[in-house]
Amino acid sequence: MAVFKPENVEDFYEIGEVLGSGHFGQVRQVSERTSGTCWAAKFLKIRKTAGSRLGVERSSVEKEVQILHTVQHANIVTLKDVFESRAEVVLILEL
Ligand SMILES: Nc1ncnc2c1ncn2[C@@H]1O[C@H](COP(=O)(O)OP(=O)(O)OP(=O)(O)O)[C@@H](O)[C@H]1O
Repeated sequence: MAVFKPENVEDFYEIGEVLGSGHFGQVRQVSERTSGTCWAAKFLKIRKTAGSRLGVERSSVEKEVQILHTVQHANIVTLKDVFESRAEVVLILEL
């Protein structure tokens, strides 16, 4: 199981342009501060209360993370890192 890091993603990555939008948030290009390497960061708003229609269930994010962590295939993006704050989860993905 991948670790959901409690640190602030912006301490490690410089947030850049918007690459696209999904159902639960934006995907932005980010640059790793230590290396300058570019990645895609998927920002997912987490549902706060059961029954709310806003955001995604944390369990669904866990499932996506687990699948990305397990599957290694040329056609599936690599998951590098996962950050978590109170309101959102950020997946750092291969660009
Ligand atoms: N790894 C990536 N590299 C570059 N662009 C990406 C990457 N992942 C997503 N995108 C861009 O962001 C958009 C939204 O992606 P996202 O996965 O959030 O949407 P989705 O496929 O609709 O998923 P969901 O149903 O979970 O919202 C994509 O259509 C694409 O343009």
